[in-house]
Amino acid sequence: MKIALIAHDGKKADMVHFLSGFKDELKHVNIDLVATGTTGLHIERAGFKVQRLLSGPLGGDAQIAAMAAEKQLEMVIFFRDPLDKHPHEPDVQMLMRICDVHNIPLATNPAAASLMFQQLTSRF
Ligand SMILES: O=C(CO)COP(=O)(O)O
Repeated sequence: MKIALIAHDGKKADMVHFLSGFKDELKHVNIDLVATGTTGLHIERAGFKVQRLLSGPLGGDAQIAAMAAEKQLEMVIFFRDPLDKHPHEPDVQMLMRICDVHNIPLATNPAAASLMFQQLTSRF
């Protein structure tokens, strides 16, 4: 099972905080984490093992969308910053669209991500 993690710069601390809150639960589930480049770096520094792809603006969102389209992802956690501009906004929209096309659970804020993680970790 693979989960994709992405956070815009203003939300990277939220992503680390969110994941740290599930650290114990995540030890008991067979989950591989994959992330866009800089998000992955922050996650790695917080002590998690994570596959790092390209940085978002350089194609990382597109790589994650391709994985979603190929049904390699169980869910996508994408903490977007709605108060900032992003040069790769088309890629952001494309990733969310692909998740909807393929019915991949997508959480764009910690409240939704917590509900999805609670459901996930309660299965084990
Ligand atoms: O830009 C992003 C998502 O759109 C995230 O990319 P980074 O994790 O490389 O910062």
